[in-house]
Amino acid sequence: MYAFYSLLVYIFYTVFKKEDVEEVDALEEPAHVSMETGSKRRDGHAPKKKKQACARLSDSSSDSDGLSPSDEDEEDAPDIPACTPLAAFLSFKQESEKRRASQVQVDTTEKLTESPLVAVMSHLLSFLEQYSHFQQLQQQVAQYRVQLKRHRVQHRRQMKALRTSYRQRLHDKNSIICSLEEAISQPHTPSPLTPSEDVGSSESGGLVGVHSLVASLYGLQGERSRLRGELRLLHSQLEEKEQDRHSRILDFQQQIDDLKGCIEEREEELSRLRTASGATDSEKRVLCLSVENDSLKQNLSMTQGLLQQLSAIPSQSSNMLIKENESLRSRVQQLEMSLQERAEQLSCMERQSEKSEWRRGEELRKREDRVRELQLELDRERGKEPMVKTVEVESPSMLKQLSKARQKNELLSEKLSGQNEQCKHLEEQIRKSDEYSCNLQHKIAAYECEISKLREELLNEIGHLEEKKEEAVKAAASCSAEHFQSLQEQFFSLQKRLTALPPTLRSMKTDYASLRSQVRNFSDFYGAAISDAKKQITAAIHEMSEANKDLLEKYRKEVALRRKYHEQLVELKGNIRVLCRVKPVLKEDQHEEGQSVVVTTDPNNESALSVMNKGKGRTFELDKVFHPQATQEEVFQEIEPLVTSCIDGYHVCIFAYGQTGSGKTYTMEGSVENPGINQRALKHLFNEIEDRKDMWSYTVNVSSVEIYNEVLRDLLSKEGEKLDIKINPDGTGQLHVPGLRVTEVKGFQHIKKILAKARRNRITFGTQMNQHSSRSHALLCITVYGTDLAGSKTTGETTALRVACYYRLNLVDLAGSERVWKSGAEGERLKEAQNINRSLLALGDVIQALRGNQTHVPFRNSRLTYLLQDSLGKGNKTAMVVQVSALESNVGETLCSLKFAQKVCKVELGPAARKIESGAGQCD
Ligand SMILES: Nc1ncnc2c1ncn2[C@@H]1O[C@H](COP(=O)(O)OP(=O)(O)OP(=O)(O)O)[C@@H](O)[C@H]1O
Repeated sequence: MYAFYSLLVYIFYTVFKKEDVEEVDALEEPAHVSMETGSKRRDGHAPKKKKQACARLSDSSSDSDGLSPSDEDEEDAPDIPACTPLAAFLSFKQESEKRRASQVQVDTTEKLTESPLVAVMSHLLSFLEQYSHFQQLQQQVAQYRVQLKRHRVQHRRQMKALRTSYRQRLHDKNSIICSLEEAISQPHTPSPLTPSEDVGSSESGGLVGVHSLVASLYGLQGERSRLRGELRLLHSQLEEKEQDRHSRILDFQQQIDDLKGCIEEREEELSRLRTASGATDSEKRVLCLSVENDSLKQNLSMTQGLLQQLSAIPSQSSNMLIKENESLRSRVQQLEMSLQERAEQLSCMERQSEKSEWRRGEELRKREDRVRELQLELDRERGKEPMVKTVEVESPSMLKQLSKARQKNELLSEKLSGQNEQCKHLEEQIRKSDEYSCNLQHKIAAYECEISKLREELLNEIGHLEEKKEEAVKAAASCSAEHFQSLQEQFFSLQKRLTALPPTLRSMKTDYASLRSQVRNFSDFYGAAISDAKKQITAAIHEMSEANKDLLEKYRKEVALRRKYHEQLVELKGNIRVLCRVKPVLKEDQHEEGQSVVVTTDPNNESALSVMNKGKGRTFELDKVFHPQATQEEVFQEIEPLVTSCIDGYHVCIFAYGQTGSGKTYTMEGSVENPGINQRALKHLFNEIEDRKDMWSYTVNVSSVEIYNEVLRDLLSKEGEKLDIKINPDGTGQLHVPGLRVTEVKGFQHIKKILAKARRNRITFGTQMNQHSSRSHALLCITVYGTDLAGSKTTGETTALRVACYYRLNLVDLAGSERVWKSGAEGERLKEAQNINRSLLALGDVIQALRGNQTHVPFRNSRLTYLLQDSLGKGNKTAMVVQVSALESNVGETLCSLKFAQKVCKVELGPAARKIESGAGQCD
C-alpha cells in the first residue's frame, strides 16, 4: 500500500515538474517577460524581437500592403490548452480512486478512513485540486495575455491602416497633380485640330483638372474627419480594454490570495498530520510533498511577479501608445495644415490661371469670331468677283465698282495682315502662359519633394518612438521586478515582526492592566493623602496661629516688661545722666611749654576723676567718666540705652557741655572717619527700626537749628533766616517753629547728607556773621513717628497707618562755657558771653526745677530751654556729656564745668538716690 502511494506521489511529482517547466517556457515566449527573463534575454531572444520590430517599422514605411509577417505570427500565437496533463492525471487518479474506494468500501471501509496515510492522501488530493484551480487561473492569465496581444495587433493594424490611408491620400494627390500637369501640358502638344479647337480643348482640360483637384481636396478633408472619428473610437475602445484588464487583474489577485490562504491551511494540516502520524514512510512522503509545496509556492510567487509585471507593462505600453498616438495626431495635423496651405496656394494659383485662361479664351473667341466674319466676308467677296468681271466687260460703271472692290479688298487684306499680327501676339501670350504653367509645375514638384521629406521624417519618428517604447517597456519590467522583490522582502520582514509582536502585546497588556489598577489605587491613595495633608496643614496652621497669638502676647508682655525694667534701670541710674569725657592732650594743645596734665581718671572707678589745682586735688564723682583714650564707640555705648528708650516712647535730650575746644563737637558730630553721637544715634535708631519693622512702622523727621545770641536760624535752609518759637495752633499746646525745614529721613545714608549740609551751613553763617561756631548752640532735632502694625493687623485695620506716637531725640552741641566776661570782655564779646551763660544757667535752672518737682519750671528764660521744653519735661530722659580739658592751663574752666555737672547730679531725686561725695569748690 505504501509502495503504491509512494509511486503515485513520485509520478505526480514528475508530471507536475515537467508540466511546470513546460508552462514556464510557454509563458516566457509570448510576453517577452517571464520568471527567467534575464537568462532568456541573455540568450538573444529579446534583441531578435527588437530587430524584427525595427525591421517591421522600416518595412511598413516602404511597404503599404498591410500587416507584416511578424504581426501575423503574433496574432496566430498558440493558445494554452484548457486541459493540461496534470488535469488529465487528476481525473484519471480520481476515477481510479473512486473505483478502488468502491471495491474496498465493501470490506474495510472503517479501516481505511482511520488510516493517517489516507488522510494525508485526501489532503494531497485537495491540494492538487487547489493546484488545478491555480492552473486554470494561469490559463486565464494566458488567455488574457493573448487578448492583450490581439488588441495590440489590432491597434497596430489600425495604425497601419491609417498610414495606408495617408499614403493613399498622398497617392491621390499625386494623381491629381499629374492630371493637372497633363491638363496644363495639353496646349503644348501639337493637335491635328484647328487652332480654335486646340484652345477650346486646353481650356476644358485645365478646368477639369482644377475641378478634380478641388474634388480630391474635399475628399481628403472628409477622409480626415472620418479618420479622426475612427481614432477617437479606437481610444475609447482602448480605455475600455484597460479598465477591463485592471478589473481582471484585481480578480486574479484576489483569487491568488485566496489560493495562498488555502495552501497555507493545507500546509498547516500537513504539518499537523505529520506530527500526528509519526510514521517514517509517511514522513518521507510528506517531506517530498513539502518540497513540492515549496516549489509550488515559488512558482506562485513568480506568477505573482509575472502578474505584477503584466499589470505594469500594459499600462506603460498603453501610455506610450497614447503618447505616440498624440504625437502622430499632432504630426498629422501639422501635415494637414501644410497640405491645406498648399491646397489654398494651389487653388489661388488655379483661380489665377482660370482667370487668365478665361480671358485668353474670351480674346481667342473674339478673334476667332472676327476671323470667321472676315473669312465669310472674304468668301462673299470672292464669290462676287466673277460677276464683277462680266460687269467690267459690259459697262464702265462696273469697272468703277470693281476698282472700289479692289480697294476694299486691299483694305481687307491689310486688316487680315493686322489680324494675323494679332494672332501672332496671342500666340506669344499663349507661350508666356505656358511658361507660367511650367513654373507652376516646378513649384508643385518642389511641394511634392517637401511632402515626401515630411513623410520620411514622420516614418523615422515613428520608428524612433517604437524603439523608445520597447526600451521603456524593458525598463519598466526590470523596475517592477525589483520593486516587487523589495516589497516581498518588506512583507516577509513585516510578517516576522508581526509574529514577534503578540508576546510583546500580551506583556504590554498585563503591564497596562497592572498600571491601570495602580492608577486606580493611586487616585484613591492620592485623594486620601491630600485630605490627610489638608487636615494636617489646617491643624498646623491652627497650631501656628495659636502659637503666634501666644508669641504675640508674650512679645507684648516682654516689651512691656522691658520698658518697665528699662524705666527702672533709668530711674536707678537717674533720669539725668551726667557723663564726663576728658579730652586727650593733642600736639596742637602743647604749644605752651610747661603744660601739665591735672585731670586724672581712676581705672578702677569709672565714675570718678581727680583734678589737681594749685597743689590740691579734688575728686568729682559723676555717672560715668571716660578716660582720655576712650573711643567714640565707648562713649556711644553709654548713650545707646537712651536712644533705644526714644524708640520705646521717651523724649530724650543729649547735651555736650564744656569750654571751647574741649571736644564737644568732636563728641557730638565726630569726624568723617570716626563719627560721633549724632551719626551713631541715628544709625542705632534705624537699626532698631529695621529690627521692629514687622511690629512697628516708623517715620523719622529731622530738623537742625542754631541759637546764637538768642536768635534761631535754620541750618538746613540756605537763606538762614531768623526763626521764632510759637505755640502750635493745633490746640495741643506744643511748641513749634514756623518756617523750620523738616526733612523726612529714608535711611542712614540720607542722614549723612543732612548732617553735612547742617555743618556746612553752620560754618557759612558763622563766617557771614564773623562769629566763631563755638559761640552758638547747635541742635539736631529728630522726631520719630511710630505705628503699631501688630495692633493694626489684629484689629483688622486696612486704612493708612495709624500714628500711634511720636518721640523726640534732641542732640545739642552747646556753646563754649568759658568765663570770658570775667576776664573783662566788652562789647559784642560781652553780650555773647552773657547770652551763652544765660542760656546755660537757664538750662541748669530748668533741670534743677524739674528734679525738684517744682510747679514752675523756667523754660522761657532762654531760647534753648524754651525750644527744648517738650523734651525736658517730666518722664523724659536727659544725658549731659561734660567735656573737660586735662591741661593745667584750662584747669579753671575744667573745674567750673565739673562743678556744674556735679550740681546737676546733686539735684537728682530718684528712687535710688546716689550718694555723691562732693569735694570743695563751686562754680559761680
Ligand atoms: N577725644 C578727642 N580725641 C581726639 N581729638 C579730639 C578729641 N576731642 C577733641 N579733639 C580735637 O580737639 C579740637 C577741638 O575740638 P572741638 O572743636 O570738638 O571742641 P569744641 O568744644 O567743640 O570747641 P568749640 O566750642 O569752639 O566748638 C578738634 O580739632 C578736635 O578734633
